[in-house]
Amino acid sequence: MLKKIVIFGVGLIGGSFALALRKAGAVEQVVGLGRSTASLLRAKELGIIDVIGTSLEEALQDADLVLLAAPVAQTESILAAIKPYLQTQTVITDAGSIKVEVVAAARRALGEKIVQFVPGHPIAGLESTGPDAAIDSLYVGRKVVLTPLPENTTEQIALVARAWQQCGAVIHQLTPENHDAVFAAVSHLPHLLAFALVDDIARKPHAELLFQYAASGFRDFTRIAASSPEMWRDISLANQTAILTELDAYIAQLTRFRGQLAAGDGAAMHAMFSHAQSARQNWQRNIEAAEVQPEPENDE
Ligand SMILES: NC(=O)C1=CN([C@@H]2O[C@H](COP(=O)(O)OP(=O)(O)OC[C@H]3O[C@@H](n4cnc5c(N)ncnc54)[C@H](O)[C@@H]3O)[C@@H](O)[C@H]2O)C=CC1
Ligand SMILES: O=C(O)C(=O)Cc1ccc(O)cc1
Repeated sequence: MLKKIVIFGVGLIGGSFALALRKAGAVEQVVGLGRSTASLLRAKELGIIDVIGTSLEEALQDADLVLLAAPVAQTESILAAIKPYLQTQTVITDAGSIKVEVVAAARRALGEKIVQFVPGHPIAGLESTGPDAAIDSLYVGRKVVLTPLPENTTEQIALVARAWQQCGAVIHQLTPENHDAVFAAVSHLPHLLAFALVDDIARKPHAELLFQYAASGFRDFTRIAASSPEMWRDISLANQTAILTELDAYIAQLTRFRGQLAAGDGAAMHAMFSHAQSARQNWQRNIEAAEVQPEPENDE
């Protein structure tokens, strides 16, 4: 049982964490802090947080766990601000989609208190943002990747792991470097491609006509282009090197495909489509299906 958790950034991710812990009866008090008063008031109205933190000292007093769930570029300034008030029993974690730069920012901000920071990343989300998007079932059956630091104690790592497990999540561990390389390929690149495609279409002179006829393939491919621009700007800049590697590989793939199409090489195109089709089917059958959970009761 956590007596007090403090959440910086009570949006989709921070709000869902609070709701899930509440549902599990795993937390007594949730304090929320953020950039937007309107959003914090809404989080309180929705029963996500008990208290809107006004003083950092008061908010951090007797806190068991702090979750950073703001866009990743905010990490250093939030941690620098809380450092003077951080008591030794408090463990800090984060939900940022990148880890190498988050860890570097945490080291700069926290100095010797870095021992108290256990980095994490829930592999669950949506394209919608803010407290209204938060749901208590977001993490059920989903993975949370922890990238613990050599300085962390077993107890600190266990406290963070337990909190996510109480939200229904399954804990995995990676190094920050492996984490960022993996997610550049399977999360960051797809989001950036979706943004780029929708932006390209929306700038065409006949965009209105195109959108008029866009159907489910367009919807499936581009859903994530409705995600937060600030969040994705921060992720792109913070994971620049790994994303550039994946982007270059994808550009080479598109160039190869362009050559096949221009040459009318149906056999080469069919081979590539078949390879992709079976990889997608295998992923869905063997990996994704294992995570699928019953619909939450409160979903219409
Ligand atoms: N959206 C998604 O699907 C996922 C997001 N993440 C990560 O979770 C974090 C939060 O994302 P979301 O909840 O989706 O975004 P969100 O936009 O729903 O919530 C972020 C909240 O942070 C607040 N905020 C901004 N600057 C702040 C600051 N300096 N101090 C305190 N609060 C601040 C905003 O006002 C907002 O309420 C990001 O770091 C993102 O990389 C991780 C997994 C999935
Ligand atoms: O909306 C989706 O399908 C996502 O893929 C959400 C998501 C976005 C960012 C992450 O770091 C993890 C998950």
